[in-house]
Amino acid sequence: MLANSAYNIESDSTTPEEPPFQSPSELRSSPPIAVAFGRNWTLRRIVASTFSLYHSSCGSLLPLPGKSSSFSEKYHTTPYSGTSGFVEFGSSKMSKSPLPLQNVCGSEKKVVKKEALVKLLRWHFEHSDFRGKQLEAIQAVLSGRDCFCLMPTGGGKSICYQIPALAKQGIVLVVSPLIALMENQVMALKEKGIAAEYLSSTQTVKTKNKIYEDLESGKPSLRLLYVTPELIATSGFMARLSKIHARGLLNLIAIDEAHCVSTWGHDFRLLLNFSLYLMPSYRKLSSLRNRLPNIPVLALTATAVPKVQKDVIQSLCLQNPLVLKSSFNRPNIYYEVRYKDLLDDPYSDICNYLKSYGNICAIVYCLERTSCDDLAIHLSKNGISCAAYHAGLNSKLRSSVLDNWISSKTQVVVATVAFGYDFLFMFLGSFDPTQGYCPYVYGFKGIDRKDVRVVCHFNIPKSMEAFYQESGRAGRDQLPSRSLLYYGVDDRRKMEFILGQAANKKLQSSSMEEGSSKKSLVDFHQMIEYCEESGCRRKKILESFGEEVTASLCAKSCDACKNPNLVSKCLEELKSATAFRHRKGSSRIHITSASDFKDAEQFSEFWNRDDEASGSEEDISDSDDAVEIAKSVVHSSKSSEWRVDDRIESLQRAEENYYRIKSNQEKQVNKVDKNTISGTLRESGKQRLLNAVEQNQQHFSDLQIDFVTSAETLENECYKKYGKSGKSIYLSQMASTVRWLYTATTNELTNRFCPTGSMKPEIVTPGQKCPSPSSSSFKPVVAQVQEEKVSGSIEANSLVPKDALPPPIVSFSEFINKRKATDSTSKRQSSDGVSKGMEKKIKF
Ligand SMILES: Nc1ncnc2c1ncn2[C@@H]1O[C@H](COP(=O)(O)OP(=O)(O)OP(=O)(O)O)[C@@H](O)[C@H]1O
Ligand SMILES: [Mg+2]
Repeated sequence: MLANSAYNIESDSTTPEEPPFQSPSELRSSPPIAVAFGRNWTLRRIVASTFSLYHSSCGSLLPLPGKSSSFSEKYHTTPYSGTSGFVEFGSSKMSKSPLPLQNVCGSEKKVVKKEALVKLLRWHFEHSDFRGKQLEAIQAVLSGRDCFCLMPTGGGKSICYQIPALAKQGIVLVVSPLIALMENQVMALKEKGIAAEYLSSTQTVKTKNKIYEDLESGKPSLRLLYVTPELIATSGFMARLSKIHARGLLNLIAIDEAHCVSTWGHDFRLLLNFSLYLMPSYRKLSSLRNRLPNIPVLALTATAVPKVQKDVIQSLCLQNPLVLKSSFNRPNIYYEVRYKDLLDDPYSDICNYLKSYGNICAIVYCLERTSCDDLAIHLSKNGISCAAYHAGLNSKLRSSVLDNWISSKTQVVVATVAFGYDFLFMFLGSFDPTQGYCPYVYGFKGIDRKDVRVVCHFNIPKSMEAFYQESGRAGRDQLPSRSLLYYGVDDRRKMEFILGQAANKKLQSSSMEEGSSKKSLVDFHQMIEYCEESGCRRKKILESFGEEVTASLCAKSCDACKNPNLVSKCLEELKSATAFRHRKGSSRIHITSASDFKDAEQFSEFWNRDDEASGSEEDISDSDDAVEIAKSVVHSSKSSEWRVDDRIESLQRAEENYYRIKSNQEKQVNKVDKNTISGTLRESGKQRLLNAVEQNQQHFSDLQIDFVTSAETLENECYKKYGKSGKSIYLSQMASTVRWLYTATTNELTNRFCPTGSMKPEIVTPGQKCPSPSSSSFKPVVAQVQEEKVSGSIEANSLVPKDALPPPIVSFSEFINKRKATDSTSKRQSSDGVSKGMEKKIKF
């Protein structure tokens, strides 16, 4: 098979003497003799077989372990470094030839034939054929042309630069915004025997030096080098890159997640300020074109907004690029919406839903950490192998939850939207503009589990793009999968509130246009339409990306196409249920205008970012045994095997231990530094409460509260009660107080700040100041409430209105006992046949 006849993979007449490409099966049956590439391959073949150093594999030279690499250095054939003959950067060893083809392309500016590229794809990636526009993109860049490639998430963008790296001599530089993504890809490539590396501060100096040595050697072995945009922006790295370019070794520049270049693209997939940090470095990538002329640039993104496309092409100075756009349709995903307001119990519903599919792999997204924890406990209690995952856990726990999930030990992860982008937050937290690297993400294993069968949104996502991205994690193996969204009117209001505040904040803190700040609300509206309007869900998704499609495309693979009557009926019922609730005024979310508020993060996963930076993470990791027990109970990979009662008991025991240990003087001395609540922390807490109080004044505009004193009193109460328990609990209590302030109804606020009942303070007339919580008339009520709580008679005391209770963070035991009491009451009520009002169970 070593015909020295024409090596005519792509009609390249300039390399007639090169050996033909061999398929893996051909290779496996090939005799173990050396095959060499290059113009003097015959000579090398002779030398190689003389020294018996190589055996054939995929038409390339594969050095045998333990043999000298001097041959390759001498003849520039397989430029591996390292004594084993294998590239050994980091810890991964390569097992397969990284150089199956040398210059498939041969002369520049010619289109490489499909067959040669398919062979590379099959050999290295074991995919039978190219998907969508992959081939066109690869052919374009191999012929030296710039290319803008828009492919949906999971569409296979990486192949578009990985195959060129294998088809042509030289290095492909991949710019990627996240170390975790780079690390993930590099690891996967190494496993396939492809020489890839990333440069990051997370690596040892030795590893970095080895990479640089390789790059500066006569013939680098690296095929793909992943870097962050920040590194490119440094003069040192740019100088190295220019040298590589000058030596003709740079093959292609691939800009992954290229929407980050655009000021319009920064909202996509990336949360809050993420790309505001990255944007400057991404925008500097425009200089690449001038600094590294005549190298094709491949921009890859899944953002379909036309403005972003234009901006990316302009910013990167792409010249006459081939613009490729793939459809965003994910035919293997079935889309469905369920309406929380029409369900008896959404928790049971999701539980039954997941169970009905057996032991499947799933992701459930929630908006808040507390919902994640609650839902994870509920699912575990019902025998689903499940764990919560959110930024409130320390990195050790997060990575163990991820590990368990990736290795199928846990089937369901209940996560905040941070899942998958969680490292973004850590990234932000530790962002060092001079380095652009984040040490925290080191060790992250990636979340590319292909067999996710269900992605469930337990709260409405913030935009169609976010929804598409998150639901797109289902069925990356192309097998039938499902997206289920639970829509609730309260969730909608909450999200409107969050986005309104975020828009306000952005507007205040930057010179952004008003239009841009309102964009998020407009985007969210698309999501509402997806849920609240009849008609094909798939069509709505695709149209939001500017695709024109007919409803027949869906082929009944969404609930609205499959059961149109049922969906219409639900929507009607939803309307009347909402109107009914509106009339009764039972909604707890009172938002008149989202733009009236500040501090959007208060409700969401973005909540507590400042707190984390100020130390809750370290609190958790420095926690004592009791807290460890509590954590391991909540997040145990064996969670499904625990009976919930056992779990609760363990948690209660852990809490008791915690307080017992706390009362131990010696322990307190040991812990004093770690748990000290600093004056600054308390001041920022007061400020936070003050903001919340002020923002809520419209709900009790008749009452004039002394806001500052009220905020101080609330903080004092919290500090007094929880200060000794450490920062985590104090912060959590403060967070809950703020949340309570934001969500409290007018009645609740009035009762809280101007309590009537036992105290019957002075009648507050408009214009007259209500007694502040610190005034003498207020204090007794608080004291009384505390006393009642201790004696367990809160509920029974008719003199103290229920709404006048302090914010609902209590000790774990109190919480559990209270909940048990509520549960048994509601069970009694339901068995008494209490009317369920407008609520009705919907079966799909
Ligand atoms: N031609 C192909 N045939 C089959 N599977 C493929 C093909 N190309 C890529 N894949 C697989 O598709 C999955 C997604 O690929 P990849 O991560 O490159 O997608 P992406 O477009 O970069 O997605 P994202 O937008 O999430 O980054 C991977 O598991 C990959 O192995
Ligand atoms: Mg990708």
